[in-house]
Amino acid sequence: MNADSSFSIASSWRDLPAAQQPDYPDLEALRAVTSELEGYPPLVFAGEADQLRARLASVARGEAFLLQGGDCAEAFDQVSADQIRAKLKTLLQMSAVLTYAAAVPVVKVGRIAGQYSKPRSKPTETRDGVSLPSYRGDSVNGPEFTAEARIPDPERLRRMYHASAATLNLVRGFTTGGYADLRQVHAWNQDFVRTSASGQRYEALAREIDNALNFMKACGADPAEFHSVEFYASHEALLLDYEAALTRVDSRSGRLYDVSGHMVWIGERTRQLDGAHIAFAASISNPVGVKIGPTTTPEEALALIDRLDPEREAGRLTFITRMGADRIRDLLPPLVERVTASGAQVAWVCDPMHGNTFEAASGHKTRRFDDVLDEVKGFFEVHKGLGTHPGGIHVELTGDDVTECVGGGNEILVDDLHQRYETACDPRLNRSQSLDLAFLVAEMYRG
Ligand SMILES: O=C[C@H](O)[C@H](O)COP(=O)(O)O
Ligand SMILES: C=C(OP(=O)(O)O)C(=O)O
Repeated sequence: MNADSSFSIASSWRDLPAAQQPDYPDLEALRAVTSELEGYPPLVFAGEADQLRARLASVARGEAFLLQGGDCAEAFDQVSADQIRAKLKTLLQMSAVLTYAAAVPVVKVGRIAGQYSKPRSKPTETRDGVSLPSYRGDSVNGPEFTAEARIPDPERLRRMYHASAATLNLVRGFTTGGYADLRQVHAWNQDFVRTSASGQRYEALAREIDNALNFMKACGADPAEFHSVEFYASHEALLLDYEAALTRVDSRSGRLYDVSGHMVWIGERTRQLDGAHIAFAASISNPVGVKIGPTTTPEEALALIDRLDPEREAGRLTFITRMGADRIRDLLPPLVERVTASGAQVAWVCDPMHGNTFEAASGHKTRRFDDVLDEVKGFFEVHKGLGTHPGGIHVELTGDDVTECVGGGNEILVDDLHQRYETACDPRLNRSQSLDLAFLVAEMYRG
């Protein structure tokens, strides 16, 4: 494929309806920003995206497990070393639990370094009789409830690029520069062990890992894989002007890659088969995910495969299911059966968050840890019943001790929600709940 034909494929989505796009008041300003972004350096390299695709192929074949997690919505004022380290530490701890306790290679992918855009159920938000445009993520407008903050501002796309670059830079430093060395398995837990039951449970597991490492070292084995981790960045490809501005022709292959992240996914609200988002995803060669919710029919799932993975290559397409705890056992089997019968090799991943949100009496959006767990259980049961592979989990989490989801080992009650409710959009598991989940998932996987 030459650069011209790549360009026309990359632009083919422009004639199609694109859901959930900001209503920019100044299109000239938008064009000025996107044409600058087109000249900016890539945030990731196409070769790295290919490497992730190979890892996800192992997930699709049943040889590895995907741990994908991070903020619901990253925020510009949270791009700090402490915040980034806390998220990474939580994911590394979860991954250590899963790798050791479930004895499975874990592919680690953050909802990070680009997760700044949010699809919303309603275009407006009303408080005390005043209606304003909804907050759509820091890449679009501000969360403050003022008319000015809620105006979509294309300058924010530039800020998203820089915030993603700064985050990714530190993530790369942490994951390859010694912080993620398996010998640090205790250090990741130091601030946590005394205050939480899951921290103590983790500490016991870290001791076992340490013993195993000492034994291997004594035997002369100290592989490079123990000293750094492969970690990838992903986000929802929601704002097509931004994603397109960061889409480039790979000089090695002539193919198009969205270089804003290693993997991107298309959300439940934008996955229309005749819509712009699916056309955009079809044009790039990154591994892509599609969120599929309770209304998805087997025919739609097969059509998505035809559009996004016509060559039937394992690793290209991940279906991230988000059915809700009470429905997954009924809704998932026909999808998995039909897709499997078609010969497609998609990776099946469970998002146990988005089908289980409700509003507490206090007005906080929340999720019950037990529902999250039950959806993951249902996911494992369905795959076990069908002899297919439960490929991973996709979770909204943070490294901070927030009080956004109820339940978990350190029981958070509905009345506690106000204490540290800090999410910019949807409720996240805190560190203790995330570790609890990792232990329970490891048990299910082993089982
Ligand atoms: O994170 C996902 C969505 O953006 C979010 O669930 C939408 O929430 P809303 O229903 O409050 O708009
Ligand atoms: C919006 C999201 O999810 P969904 O598309 O599944 O609602 C999300 O994961 O941020």
